[in-house]
Amino acid sequence: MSRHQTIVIKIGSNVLTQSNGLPDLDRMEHLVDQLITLKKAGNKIVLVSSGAVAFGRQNTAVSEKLNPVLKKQIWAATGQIRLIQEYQRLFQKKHKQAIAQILVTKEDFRDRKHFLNMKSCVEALLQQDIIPIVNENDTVTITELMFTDNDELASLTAAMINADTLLLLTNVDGIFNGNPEDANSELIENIEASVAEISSYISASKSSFGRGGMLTKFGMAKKSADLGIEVLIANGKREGILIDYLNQNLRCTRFEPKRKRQAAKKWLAHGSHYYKGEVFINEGAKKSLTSTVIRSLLPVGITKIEGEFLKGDILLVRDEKGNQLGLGKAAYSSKAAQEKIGLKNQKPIIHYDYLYLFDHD
Ligand SMILES: Nc1ncnc2c1ncn2[C@@H]1O[C@H](COP(=O)(O)OP(=O)(O)O)[C@@H](O)[C@H]1O
Ligand SMILES: N[C@@H](CCC(=O)OP(=O)(O)O)C(=O)O
Repeated sequence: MSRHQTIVIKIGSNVLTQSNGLPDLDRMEHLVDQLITLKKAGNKIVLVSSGAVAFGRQNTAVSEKLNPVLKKQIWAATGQIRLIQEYQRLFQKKHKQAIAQILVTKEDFRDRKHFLNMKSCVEALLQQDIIPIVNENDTVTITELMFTDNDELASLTAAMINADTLLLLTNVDGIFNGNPEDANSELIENIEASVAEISSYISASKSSFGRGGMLTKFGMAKKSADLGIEVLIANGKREGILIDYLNQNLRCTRFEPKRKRQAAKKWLAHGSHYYKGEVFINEGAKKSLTSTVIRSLLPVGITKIEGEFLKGDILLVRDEKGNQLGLGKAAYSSKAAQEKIGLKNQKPIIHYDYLYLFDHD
């Protein structure tokens, strides 16, 4: 059955590797065959694929004594070629389906210009019937520059392209109400939009080659569902998993989506780690922003500005006590903003269309 959706599908490291850590090429081929069926049914697909480090580890021997971060960078740099070559062989040679490689960093989602360039490129690829295959640019992003894992990258990508569905393929059927290995644990099939936390069920353990674990998967899935994207966590190691999805017969954990948000607000909603400056506002401005009337943030309500930012950067809005109220896009730089603090009759520093309030939006 055709669903004609835009779907971001994330394939975790563990789906593409065998238990000994070597790439699982049969699994990859099986998934590619199904992705082709999904696409032929009229869906637009963006793939977020892990696996660079795993493919690199298999083929590139490095000195045991080498710094572990450098080791990973080398494996990612060498492995990404193999990963994409394998996709190229399967998509292009076997199915005549064109693919494109997109390597990104966290910084690309922070900077509005990079973000918009990336967004228009992915949209153009989809329009040209090319499947974009996204991964983190692991060689330049280490430690604090990294995405938590590719679930975060997939979630940001889904928000960026206004996807209908985010499908996170991992090595378990979804989120269980206990250890998934325990026979008494049951799969949680539906997570309602009103649920804020279920993390008590989730242990910190992660699959052997994964990075973030189920806890970050839950956090990212919840965030995407709050933005109006349907999120499904399913087992990429199961035969015919994407065909089950197509037939609406998928065993998974489904996150109920809330109403869809404006594209700019989706970008902002993911900005809590990416803001460049902080704006403190007085009680009057707080009341005005959190009222039911649509309002922009004017300099007259600002009491203090911290950090250096340029027009277009993300700002964190706080009340006078320091409580976080929301995120917005700066309409001018910190230098210009400092000069306008408390002044009347000035252009908004954050326009309503670019303001995302934590409790209200
Ligand atoms: N309550 C839970 N339900 C399901 N999986 C869980 C739970 N708690 C912890 N996990 C672990 O989370 C792992 C999946 O997350 P992760 O290792 O990040 O996978 P991936 O590499 O696919 O992103 C599972 O293999 C499982 O070991
Ligand atoms: N960029 C890395 C993937 C890291 C990662 O987060 O993997 P995963 O645990 O599958 O979400 C790679 O390609 O090996």
